[in-house]
Amino acid sequence: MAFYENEVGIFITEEKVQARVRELGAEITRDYQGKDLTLVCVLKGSTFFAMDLARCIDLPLTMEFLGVSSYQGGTETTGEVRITSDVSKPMAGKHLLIIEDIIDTGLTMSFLLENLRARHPASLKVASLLEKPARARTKIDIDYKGFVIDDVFVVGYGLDYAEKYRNLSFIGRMKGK
Ligand SMILES: O=P(O)(O)OC[C@H]1O[C@H](OP(=O)(O)OP(=O)(O)O)[C@H](O)[C@@H]1O
Ligand code: HPA
Repeated sequence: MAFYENEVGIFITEEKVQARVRELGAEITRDYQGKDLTLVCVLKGSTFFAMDLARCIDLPLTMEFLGVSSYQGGTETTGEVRITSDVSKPMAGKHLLIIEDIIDTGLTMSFLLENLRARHPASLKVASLLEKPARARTKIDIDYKGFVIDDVFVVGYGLDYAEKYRNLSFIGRMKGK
């Protein structure tokens, strides 16, 4: 029996995730032809998605990492988005694509959009593997969206519960949450 099976059930299979990532990569490749693309990967949750997506984009891109945190181990946002580490280069004049694992309440993405817009990029777009519209507290336009999901707490493929389960290769659902 695998270590997670008492607490986590499969919600979106690894095969479905990978197929959707490939489709998004092809779309991004078409849209950014001739442009200098910078992926802004949001730590920690988006890392697995960002690594796979980057390999499906057939362009000479740059990767930056920006750490933010607001859930503090539970299933409810604290409502306070904190930067835990900043990008390493100036973002002015760059074509930025923010890479997220999930847009839930939207508070993190709203904070990120405001923060990065203030640095005067050439363009600013959003890619998110998951969207949970039932819990949205603010409207976010997602340019590249993997899956729309119901109001369940998901883990795996980068997503955590109390820092656990990020290393599952599928999207799981916490039993009883
Ligand atoms: O739309 P929201 O309600 O703001 O939720 C989405 C954010 O929550 C998670 O991050 P978290 O704060 O748990 O940090 P982590 O990525 O390090 O797990 C997730 O990775 C998103 O960044
Ligand atoms: O459903 C979720 N799972 C894990 N982390 C999250 N952060 C916001 N929503 C979620």
